[in-house]
Amino acid sequence: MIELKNIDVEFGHGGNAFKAVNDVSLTIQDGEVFGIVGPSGAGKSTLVRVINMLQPPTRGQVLIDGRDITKLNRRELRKVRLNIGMIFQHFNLISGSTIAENVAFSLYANKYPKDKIPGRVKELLELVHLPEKADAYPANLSGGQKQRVAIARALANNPEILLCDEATSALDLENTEEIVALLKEINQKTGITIVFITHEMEVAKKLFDRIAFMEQGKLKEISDIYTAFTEPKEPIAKRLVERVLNVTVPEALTVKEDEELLRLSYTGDDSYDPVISMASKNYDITIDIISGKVDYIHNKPFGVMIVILRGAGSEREKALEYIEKNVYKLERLGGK
Ligand SMILES: Nc1ncnc2c1ncn2[C@@H]1O[C@H](COP(=O)(O)OP(=O)(O)OP(=O)(O)O)[C@@H](O)[C@H]1O
Repeated sequence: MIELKNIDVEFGHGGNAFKAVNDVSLTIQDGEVFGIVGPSGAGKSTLVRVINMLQPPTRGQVLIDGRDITKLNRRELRKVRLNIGMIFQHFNLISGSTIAENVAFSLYANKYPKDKIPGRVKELLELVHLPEKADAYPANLSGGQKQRVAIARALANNPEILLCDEATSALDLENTEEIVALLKEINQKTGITIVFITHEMEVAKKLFDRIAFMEQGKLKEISDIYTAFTEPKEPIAKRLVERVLNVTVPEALTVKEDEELLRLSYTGDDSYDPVISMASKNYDITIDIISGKVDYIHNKPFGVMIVILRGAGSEREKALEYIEKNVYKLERLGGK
């Protein structure tokens, strides 16, 4: 378990001092895929680097399995770091070494028994589905393949925690999906705890179990990934989620007499309920769908729809009541 308690990271001095991380406390359970999202400069990289003390905090405690690692000497910290692998946006492979040598490097560096190194490298390259590239050089690999090598290298010493700093941000869509699928597979197979920071909400949606939203050094909201997408609370969470759902009201749209603009959210199996057609059938109203999207998180559907409800006074109110009862959330965006 990873526990961050009241973490501050301050850069600069005197009048130039500012807190890149400001009083952040959170707990990450063993085996979780925990993500941190937020805009550029929010403090995500700084915070994730605190977990392995690459960035010592100015204040606060970092507990790994109950042990405060901010108090350790260099030798003790080195041992703790063996248990925490890390991958980065730009892979950081050694260009003059083969793929096998790149992976073997962290085994040599940590005094892995020499005769067992070739076997362990083979095992690691199999884990990331790249055994055939053992003798290739980084320059001959795609971005996704390079990141897979970096993952193999990070896992060489069997860490219980993997930190991923914008690990898919330099990759195209296809390679991103490949890395997301691989990390999920490794998490399920080995039970490793993954802490992943990104500004890509599509990655968050597919990969994370829980998500933390950060802005200007502060932790703003934390929840399971399904709740974050269906019920974002803080403005930063709403903004980032909205961007993925991409369900907006066209600017040119005007609401006329006897009309009301609604935003309907669905969750779980409700997404399939013919609420709208039932409402039009049961009441003297019509409903036009302006935009809508059904999406899935870990195979559970959720959806958002913008509609115009048209009808006179009391029928419209009755239909509204019916819809509200049968959807997850109804927001009235304006009406006459
Ligand atoms: N070593 C440092 N010295 C001074 N300021 C720093 C240092 N590292 C980060 N910062 C500043 O701290 C703030 C947070 O940076 P950080 O890289 O953690 O944000 P981020 O959320 O990861 O953003 P990005 O996605 O752009 O990397 C930024 O304003 C950055 O310029």
